[in-house]
Amino acid sequence: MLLTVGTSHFPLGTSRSAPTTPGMAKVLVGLSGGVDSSAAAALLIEQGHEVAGAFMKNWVNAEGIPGDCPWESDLEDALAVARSLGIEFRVIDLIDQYKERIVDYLVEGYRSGITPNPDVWCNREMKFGVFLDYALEQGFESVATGHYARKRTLSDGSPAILRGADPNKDQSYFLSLMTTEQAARAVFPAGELLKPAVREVARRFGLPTAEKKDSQGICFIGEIKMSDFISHYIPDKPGEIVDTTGKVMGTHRGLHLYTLGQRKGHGVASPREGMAYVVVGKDIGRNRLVVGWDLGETPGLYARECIIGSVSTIGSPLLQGGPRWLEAQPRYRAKAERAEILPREDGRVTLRFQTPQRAIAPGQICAFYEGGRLLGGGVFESVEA
Ligand SMILES: Nc1ncnc2c1ncn2[C@@H]1O[C@H](COP(=O)(O)OP(=O)(O)OP(=O)(O)O)[C@@H](O)[C@H]1O
Repeated sequence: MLLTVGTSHFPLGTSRSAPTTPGMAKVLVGLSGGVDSSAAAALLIEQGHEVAGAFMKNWVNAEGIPGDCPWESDLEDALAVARSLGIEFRVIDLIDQYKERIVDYLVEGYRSGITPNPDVWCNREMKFGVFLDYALEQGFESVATGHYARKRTLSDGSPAILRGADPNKDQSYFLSLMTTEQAARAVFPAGELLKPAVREVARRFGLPTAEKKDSQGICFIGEIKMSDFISHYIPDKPGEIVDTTGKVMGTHRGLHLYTLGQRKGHGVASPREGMAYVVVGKDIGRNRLVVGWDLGETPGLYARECIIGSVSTIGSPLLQGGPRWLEAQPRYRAKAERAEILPREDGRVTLRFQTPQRAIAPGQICAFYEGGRLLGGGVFESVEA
């Protein structure tokens, strides 16, 4: 594999990483400069694994997009953590791969009117894609991250991913497009703990990130507003805002800047308390944004049946011939809802929710669960009421 890898090694006196013994593995930890991955590295060392840390350089805001892009200070923090743990530290330049696999997908997605999810694809394409491939080539057996999810190996040797132990922090949704092979090589030490316990680990090891504030924002891009990021690549294309009867209500800046279900920022005032206009559709042909009341009966806002493509599964196959009931989670902070999944001849699946779901947009990711186990996921392609 052709990879631009700039590696910095820091030989650090007394190394706390132990030699590999049976049951112990050589693990490369993705150190982001945050507390979760710092604690993950510490836990692995404590368990006796041979650990090295790596910071992925995935994005440099060379284009002057407004916003805070703190990658340099994150890199310093990651290095400081590696130093205090006494482990080898590498900086891996994945900027080109990130541009190809994530930025282009994001921009093309918005351009074509879908709602992309870069965070989910980032895990499949970058952290457990390019980064994992690099780790394996370099002789590591697995990649660890600070994700709040739990990994198990079943009696038949296949991997299973469970929701993180901390229900408020669970990040398994973001892992829903991982393949079985990727999951088999993944380790999530922080996901076994509640967040306060993760900070406690960092304190116990005296790590400089122990009190660091949690980061927000698009995977690797940082705290840049999505609309500023997108506007940098896609010019505004104003058009009419209409209600569900076709009455003109205002002007929008470009359909790519609005999301189904969006309540604020479309500029159409709500006439009275409790009656809000929300985005209920995009008429791409006429470049019109459709708004309607935020109510169950408003056409376009709620969907029961969807077609899901790019289906991937972790461990066992999702469908063995016939339909199946499971829980489907249509976005990160949504509740997983009971739904029936049915195979289609074209390889995609039909998903029928028991109760209609609000604001499901094409491009969004659906994660499939059974109990607390992540079965896999897919991409919403089309949605019907
Ligand atoms: N630039 C990076 N280099 C290496 N690993 C990274 C990087 N960014 C993220 N990761 C890995 O992916 C995990 C999840 O990323 P996310 O951005 O969700 O961070 P987080 O949940 O805030 O965790 P942390 O506190 O470790 O930053 C991180 O815990 C880390 O292991």
